Formats: sequence, C-alpha cells, structure tokens
Amino acid sequence: MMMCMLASASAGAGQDFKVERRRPDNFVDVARAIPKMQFDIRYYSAHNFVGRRVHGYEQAACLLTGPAVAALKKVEDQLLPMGLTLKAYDCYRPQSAVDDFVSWAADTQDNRMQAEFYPSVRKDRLFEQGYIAAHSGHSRGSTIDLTLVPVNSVIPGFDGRLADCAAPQEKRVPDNSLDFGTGFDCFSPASHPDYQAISAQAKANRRLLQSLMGSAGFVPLETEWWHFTLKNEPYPDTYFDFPVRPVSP
Ligand SMILES: C[C@@H](N)C(=O)N[C@H](C)C(=O)O
Ligand SMILES: [Zn+2]
Repeated sequence: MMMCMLASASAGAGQDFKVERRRPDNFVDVARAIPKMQFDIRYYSAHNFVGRRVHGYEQAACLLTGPAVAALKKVEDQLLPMGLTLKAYDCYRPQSAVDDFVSWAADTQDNRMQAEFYPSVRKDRLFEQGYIAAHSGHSRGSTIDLTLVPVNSVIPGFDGRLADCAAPQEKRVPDNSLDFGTGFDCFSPASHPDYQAISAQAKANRRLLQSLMGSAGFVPLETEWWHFTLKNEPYPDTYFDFPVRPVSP
C-alpha cells in the first residue's frame, strides 16, 4: 500500500506519528468475519462519555485490521462452547474522533455525562490518568474495546438515565455484558484490570477475558479492563483518519 503522509507531528514524548486518510485494503468489517459477535458501538450513539455521536462515526460499524480480526476469531472460537461471545464497544477510531475527545475535554462546563462515566475523576484529568489518549491505538486499527456477553443476548436500549458506572451491576445502566465490576468507559480506578474491590465473579470474568485475549496475542491496558491492542499490529506508527462505515469483503 502506498502511504500518503498527510501530517506528521509530535505524539508526545518526542514520538513522531503519521496520519493517513485512506483506508488500506486489509481493514475488515468484523461483523462479517465473526457472525455471532455483538456490536454496541457507543461513539456512534449518545450513550458515551461525550453524550452525543462522536465525529467520524458515520455508521455503527466495527473495523479492524485483518491480523487483529484473525486473532479475535480465535477468542470467539473458545467462547462459543461456553455459551458466550464477544461484544465490541469500539474498534478502529478515526483520529478526528480522538480530536473530538480532546475538544470535549477542553470544555470544562460540559459535564452532562459525568454522573455515569467519570463520577470520581475530574474531566481535565482524564488524559493524564490514562483513560483517554490524544493519539490512540484504536486509530492504528488493531485495538478494540470489548466485553463478554451470552450468545444471542439482547443489547438493552438506552433511555437517557445515568447511573454510576462503578456501582454494583444491578444499579448501573443496563448492559447485557457479564459483570466486570464496572461498566464500559468507566473512568475510575475500579476499571483498572487488577483492582481488587470487586466481586469474585467480576474478577473471574476479567481473568477469563485477559487470558483469552492474551493467548490470542493482545496486550491489555493497565487502566481499562475492556481495552486490548494486538501486539504484532501491522501499522504500529500510523494513525488513520477515514470515517467509520461498513466495508465490503
Ligand atoms: C476512551 C477509551 N474507550 C479508550 O479507548 N481509552 C484509551 C486510553 C484510548 O483512548 O486509546
Ligand atoms: Zn479502548
């Protein structure tokens, strides 16, 4: 693939990065590749920490590089005999979406989703505390935010009511996810994968997800139990910026 370098800037700590606006041919629509997997693409919806659709999400699609999808398929193959499947909350994320997060964070007056997503962390600390990245692995196409759900379970609708994402599961906003101790995008120490003050069942669910994802070649993030990046990602230095919409095989 010919790389068109449209921008080069510091990604922090002296790191250079490239932004590429064209989608390479090896980006795969995960829904086509893993049919029983579920998709709850939150940044296409209003049920996320911003409270509205995020820039760059034209449809509720999950795109990842071919190697990431092949690795994910191995995880899914192990889950199905247990009556479980994967549910993605976010996959490839355009750089323009990440830039939207940065603009949102700068507006300290807008805290409409705080009660659910960051009840105990100040909005202006979310980047420095590692909950959101200004240059995210998601934009490189081999990072996914995901959970485990029963096969054929139904994703509940969102009625606009907020509840603390670190509360016990029955008090959180409904989700068909197994209990992982917090909801998705819960910007709280309780989301750190090794956080201890959660139920034994939630710990076991975290261990299962970490173990299956690790065996398939993904590395976890120390601040979020739901976030994994393929170790041998094909584009380790390229941040893509094409819109999220389904692609043909
Ligand atoms: C915002 C959250 N879903 C996430 O993916 N956070 C990491 C740090 C990222 O932005 O890459
Ligand atoms: Zn993530």
